[in-house]
Amino acid sequence: MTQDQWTAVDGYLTDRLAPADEALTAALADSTAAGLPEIAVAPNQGKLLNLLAATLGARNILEIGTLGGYSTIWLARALPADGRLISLEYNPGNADVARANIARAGLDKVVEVRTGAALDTLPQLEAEGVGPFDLTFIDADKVNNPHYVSWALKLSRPGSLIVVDNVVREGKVATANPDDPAVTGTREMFDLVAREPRLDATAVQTVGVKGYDGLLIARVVA
Ligand SMILES: C[S@@+](CC[C@H](N)C(=O)[O-])C[C@H]1O[C@@H](n2cnc3c(N)ncnc32)[C@H](O)[C@@H]1O
Ligand SMILES: [Mg+2]
Repeated sequence: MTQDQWTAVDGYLTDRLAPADEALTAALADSTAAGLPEIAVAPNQGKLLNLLAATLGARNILEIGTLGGYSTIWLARALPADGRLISLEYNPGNADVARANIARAGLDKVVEVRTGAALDTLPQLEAEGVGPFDLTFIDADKVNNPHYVSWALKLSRPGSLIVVDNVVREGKVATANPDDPAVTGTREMFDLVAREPRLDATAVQTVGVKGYDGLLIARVVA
């Protein structure tokens, strides 16, 4: 199995089940043109997020890590007209690119991109009482994954879903490595989820156009 094969199969799947449209294509193109790294979710992963949100009947979505708003668009497309998505982004330049992409996708009425370190903006969300969120997508600085899961749980209700991206890290997650903060943060997140009785979770490995990684899905049960 090679990256070329994973990419070809992702192309096959995406062409049929998650085809790009003008807003999605432009969001990626403008993100790249603005110098953002090409680390958005793959199209078929974006479609998975969209389907999860739609299946939940999500009305209130939280995203941690916006980048150029590509996953934001997939998630927000599952919302009803009076739904709401708040996306938290540290980098003001990324947030500006995302806001433009989201507006072009016609989603600026339901999406708000908040700038700042998520560990600063999450307590503000709690203070404002904007939760509970039906779905939280965590895809920011991996070292803080345990904190983000704790916050997502705090801002959830029974039945909410928490999805954490990039939890396999080319297999590195299986081996403790104090020199890799992303691995350390992700392993601490797994330990937290495993011992948290209010979460019922699984994680799967994935291959595709974005390489070898994986995602965790946790349901809030109480
Ligand atoms: C992997 S990218 C997000 C990709 C996006 N979810 C997508 O799939 O289209 C991670 C983003 O998290 C942001 N980020 C990093 N540290 C952060 C923090 N402490 N608080 C909020 N956002 C952060 C980065 O600036 C970057 O834009
Ligand atoms: Mg990711």
